[in-house]
Amino acid sequence: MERIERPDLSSQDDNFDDNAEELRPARFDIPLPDPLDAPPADGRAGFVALIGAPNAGKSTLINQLVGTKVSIVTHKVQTTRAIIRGISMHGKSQIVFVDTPGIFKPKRRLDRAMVDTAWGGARDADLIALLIDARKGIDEEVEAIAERLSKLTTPRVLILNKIDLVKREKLLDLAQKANALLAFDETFMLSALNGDGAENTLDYFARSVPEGPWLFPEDQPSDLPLRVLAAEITREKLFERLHQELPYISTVETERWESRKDGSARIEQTIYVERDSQKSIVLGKRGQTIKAISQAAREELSDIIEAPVHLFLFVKVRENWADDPERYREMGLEFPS
Ligand SMILES: Nc1nc2c(ncn2[C@@H]2O[C@H](COP(=O)(O)OP(=O)(O)OP(=O)(O)O)[C@@H](O)[C@H]2O)c(=O)[nH]1
Repeated sequence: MERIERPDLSSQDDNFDDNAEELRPARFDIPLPDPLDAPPADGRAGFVALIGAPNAGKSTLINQLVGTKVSIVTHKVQTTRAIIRGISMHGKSQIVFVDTPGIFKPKRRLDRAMVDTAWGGARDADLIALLIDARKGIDEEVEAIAERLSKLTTPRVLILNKIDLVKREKLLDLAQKANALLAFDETFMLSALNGDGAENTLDYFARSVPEGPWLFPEDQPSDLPLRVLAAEITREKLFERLHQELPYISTVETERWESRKDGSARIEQTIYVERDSQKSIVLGKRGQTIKAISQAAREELSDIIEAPVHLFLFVKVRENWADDPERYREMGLEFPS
């Protein structure tokens, strides 16, 4: 099996070296997870799986409930590849969210892996929340999800999202129709974007997760390793700039993350594409495109870790990466049979 080549830092001919001289002075240390605090005797903790059609707003809702950016959000569908958890502390409860890739009809192997991962996350959770885009309502995709959900015994609630875009009568009608399709323990209506209704939903999750010790340190917004989050951020910037030319065919991996004594982080990432022509698109004329991607990703990462970041981006062609089992493991997905 092909191993990941380490980027060759001595030759920068077709790679972009983010300008190390531009460093800001070190002010902070890289935050490390604190040791697990003793939870209260009557604490609660559990997993809530958000499931729904692509673009229903799962990532936006997790970010709203957790209050920190943990899952990438773009206007494009199917951007969430790995299961990403956000953790919300609410009263004495710790709620761990599983952000599942949008459920859709799988064609390629990668698509099948995403769907399998989504359902695996749902089955293992303490509670499943089905998110429906209230503006779109119930379509074939939602019906297919409901059908599959009906076979699981996990408790489930319905969340109608994007209420900022829909009239109240339509919402009530939709709630009724959805519950006729499949009975839910509760129905919530909210706007993941502006937070309206989110607090009620969070209260319910907090009451519903099982009694027991907390699963993660109290102040850790995500158990997602920083290097995966870093790769997601770069992929988001890539999508923002190149979604016309490179719809879904690139992946980003963080190859190295080095915390330096001065508090800064040196991060090396590789953007994998499937063809040489795509590599030229990512690099852009005289490296302009990758430079812009790198700068945007570096700024966001630096904000998140509250420390200067030196980001080195490399672009590599790897044909058929979407059929390589190793890539799946790195994305936290099962390789489908
Ligand atoms: N107006 C409005 N837009 C929303 C709301 N929630 C999400 N959106 C938008 O809907 C789009 C999709 O949101 P995401 O959170 O990426 O959706 P997702 O379900 O995680 O999508 P996948 O990753 O494809 O599964 C984005 O453009 C969001 O800004 C909402 O409550 N109101």
